[in-house]
Amino acid sequence: MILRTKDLGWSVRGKAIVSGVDLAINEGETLGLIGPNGSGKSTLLKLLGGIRQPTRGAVSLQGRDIASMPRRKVAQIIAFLEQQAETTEAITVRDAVELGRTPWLGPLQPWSPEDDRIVADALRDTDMTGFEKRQWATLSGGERQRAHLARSLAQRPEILLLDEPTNHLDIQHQLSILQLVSSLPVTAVIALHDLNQALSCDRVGVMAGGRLVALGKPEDVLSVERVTAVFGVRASIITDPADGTRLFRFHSPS
Ligand SMILES: Nc1ncnc2c1ncn2[C@@H]1O[C@H](COP(=O)(O)OP(=O)(O)OP(=O)(O)O)[C@@H](O)[C@H]1O
Repeated sequence: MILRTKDLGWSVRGKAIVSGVDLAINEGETLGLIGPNGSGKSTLLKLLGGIRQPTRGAVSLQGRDIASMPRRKVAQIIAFLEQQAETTEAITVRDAVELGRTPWLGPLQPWSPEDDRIVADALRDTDMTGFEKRQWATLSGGERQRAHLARSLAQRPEILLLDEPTNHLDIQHQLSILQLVSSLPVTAVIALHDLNQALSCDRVGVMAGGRLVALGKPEDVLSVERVTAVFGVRASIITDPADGTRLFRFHSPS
């Protein structure tokens, strides 16, 4: 188990935002996290990444309590792509992506040609080659999202925590980014709003009211009844005649 939580919870001013989460994440899997706005997906990801300290329970990373590990060590294992992550400084795309190498650099490990290669690969994989010299402030929302992902990839993590990574992306880049993540030799936990994208994950966790209310294979977890119960919409499942893939269609509650 690469990442595991036990009775994990986080409260603020006496209000439980995340509670009772028991989660064991397998090495190499892509786990989708779905749930309505405010159900605790981002908070859970922050707890998993050690960015937020639990008020109850613990997160263990490769068998060690993440809270006891040096940040640099955690950053060599986990890259976290935050929702609405912003960079206000006047930096270029190349500078921003190079920051991903920070956990690996030090007095005895100066920048090397290998770091250049890793940064170039990350830019290529996110379709950002050619943007290196652009100022961050001049990028569109989707280009920023891809550059943030390039920085996460440049970190060469074993675990990617991605909070709505396809936000702002056009459909072609949504598909290519998700395909890229599932093809990488990494463990990924991805908060998603698109249930059809969640269907292609190895497993899906459903958050509601700060609790993990279901966890399992997408076809088992994402039933019409559960989608209705959790999201308050009517749903039907249709089959794509092109390849037999199951797809959700949604209707307003009548
Ligand atoms: N620091 C905080 N203080 C008070 N409330 C907070 C704090 N952080 C998060 N919350 C609340 O906790 C709840 C869960 O937030 P979180 O961002 O984890 O939800 P989410 O499932 O990621 O939502 P979304 O789909 O809208 O991104 C929300 O109601 C949010 O307002």
